[in-house]
Amino acid sequence: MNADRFLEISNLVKAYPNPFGAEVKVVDGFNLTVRQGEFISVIGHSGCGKSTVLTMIAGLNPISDGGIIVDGREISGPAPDRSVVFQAPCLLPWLTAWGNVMLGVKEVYPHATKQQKKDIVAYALSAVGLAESMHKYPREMSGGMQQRVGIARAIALKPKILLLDEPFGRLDSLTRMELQDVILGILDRDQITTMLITHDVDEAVYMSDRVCMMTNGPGAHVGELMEIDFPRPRDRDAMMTDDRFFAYRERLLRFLDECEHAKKAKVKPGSGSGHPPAAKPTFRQRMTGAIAALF
Ligand SMILES: Nc1ncnc2c1ncn2[C@@H]1O[C@H](COP(=O)(O)OP(=O)(O)OP(=O)(O)O)[C@@H](O)[C@H]1O
Repeated sequence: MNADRFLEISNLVKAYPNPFGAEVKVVDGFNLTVRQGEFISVIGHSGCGKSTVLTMIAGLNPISDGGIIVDGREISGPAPDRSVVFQAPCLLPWLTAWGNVMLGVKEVYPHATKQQKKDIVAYALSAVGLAESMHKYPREMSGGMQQRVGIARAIALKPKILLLDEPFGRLDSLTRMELQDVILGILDRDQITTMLITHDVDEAVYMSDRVCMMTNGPGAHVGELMEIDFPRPRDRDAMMTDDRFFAYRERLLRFLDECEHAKKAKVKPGSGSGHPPAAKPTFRQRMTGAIAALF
């Protein structure tokens, strides 16, 4: 096993049929290598293919071409060495938090003793801050608590790779920050290699060791990679007042702006400079407006 190439994605292609039956390569030539224990975020415009890449790594979405190697072995389908947290936790409503987490543990550790399984579930639930609420049913929990169960369910399987597909997308900003820190706390302890799909550039910078910027599809691939040079454990207040944070954020926003300009230039070939009309807000302007609206 090579710890520098713990996850290796080579020439990955995903083609989906379009409404006319023709195959469209949504993702094409996607190459990425992730170190063991690294936290990598993937950002890109809506519909570029981020979830497609993540679900292929999870083994839930067949690969059209190329390959994915995890810890030296080519993947060929879903397996507990890769667990996923989606935007919606999808808990079984007739089971408590404990029962929902135990379900996967029983499946993945059939030979563990009863006590070992209980210990795994108790550890996972307390790691996400649910030690006091483990006997609650989903209907008795807030959205944030339900997502904590979703995270506990994923880490209880002791995955080699944790795949997070916009796991905070439905949460309010305070809960979102709490859960970002829950995840970072777990990773500081357990050193799980993690991939996060997000639209939130601040989240990407705050949480990651590296950010992968995906170009627009069709034919989406890795556009740029950016190392985030902040020590762990992360200190939110210190980072948010550090000039480097804003420089990283700026670079991500610039990349997203450039992708948007390129898309518009493609839609309107020969329309001058390829830049959008000044009256239309860019990704950065829309985002700044959205942030301003919070205050
Ligand atoms: N099963 C499918 N069949 C056909 N096309 C699909 C299928 N799944 C996804 N697509 C298309 O592939 C493209 C990439 O989708 P994907 O969900 O991976 O993008 P994304 O970057 O994760 O988007 P978002 O940020 O909005 O979640 C989109 O154009 C989508 O419509």
